[in-house]
Amino acid sequence: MASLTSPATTDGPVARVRDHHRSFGDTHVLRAIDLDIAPGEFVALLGRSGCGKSTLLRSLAHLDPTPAGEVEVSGRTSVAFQEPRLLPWRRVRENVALALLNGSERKRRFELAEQTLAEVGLGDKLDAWPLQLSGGQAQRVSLARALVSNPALMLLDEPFSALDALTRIDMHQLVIDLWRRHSMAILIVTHDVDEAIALADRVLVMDDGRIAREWSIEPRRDDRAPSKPEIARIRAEMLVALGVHPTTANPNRTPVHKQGAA
Ligand SMILES: Nc1ncnc2c1ncn2[C@@H]1O[C@H](COP(=O)(O)OP(=O)(O)OP(=O)(O)O)[C@@H](O)[C@H]1O
Repeated sequence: MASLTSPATTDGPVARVRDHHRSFGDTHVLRAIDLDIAPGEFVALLGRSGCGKSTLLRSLAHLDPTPAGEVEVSGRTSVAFQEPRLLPWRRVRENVALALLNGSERKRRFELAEQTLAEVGLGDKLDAWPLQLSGGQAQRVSLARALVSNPALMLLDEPFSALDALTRIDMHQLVIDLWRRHSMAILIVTHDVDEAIALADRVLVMDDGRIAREWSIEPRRDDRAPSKPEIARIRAEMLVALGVHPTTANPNRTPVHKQGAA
């Protein structure tokens, strides 16, 4: 059984998962997951298609009505998905403000939405309709909607995999900037080893419904990136854990699903 513990903090973990199982009929998708996420930690969840990543993310987002085991999240969570899922009949400002429907009064909701949209670089798109946005801009709105409620844990389910490579680099920088500014914990689900290494403090590899291995990518916060040989070693280990032979992998990009299919 995987037993993964984040560095101890005085506040305790923002998410605490113990012996978490999930089956769909006879298919066991999650098997005895143990996981702690510390406040402000950036965790990446990597794994082959179908290994249970999104199922675990849904449990953390309280989107699964029947989780088995303990899944505790302290504080607010928010989710952004691969597709921005914006309401096409609402303007950008309103799409973001809707995330606050149960909170503050209308004027305040709109102020917060505008402020957050400015933070993600869309201060000039407040009155745009979703269909007038590029894919990258729509995903920025989705990030703003996830951020506006000031979550303790932001869950990102392959948020950049449909974007072109250059837009994805911009989005990586944006997410790192937002994370530094707001200090929330983030869990990102990705197929991409390099994306996981570029973003996360800690990378978990899932296999067959279990957390099979984890790596710390540190230090991160003060821009002292790990040395190149260290990154190369970690990357090679991750590819092996994912069943991809490192010498067959493109050293610059490794979407796991494509490598697996090769
Ligand atoms: N609501 C559901 N009903 C039945 N089976 C489901 C349901 N949700 C997920 N599954 C199954 O659980 C398994 C894991 O799905 P999940 O979406 O968690 O995988 P994943 O690792 O996120 O995959 P991908 O990377 O392709 O998104 C798959 O076999 C999927 O078909």
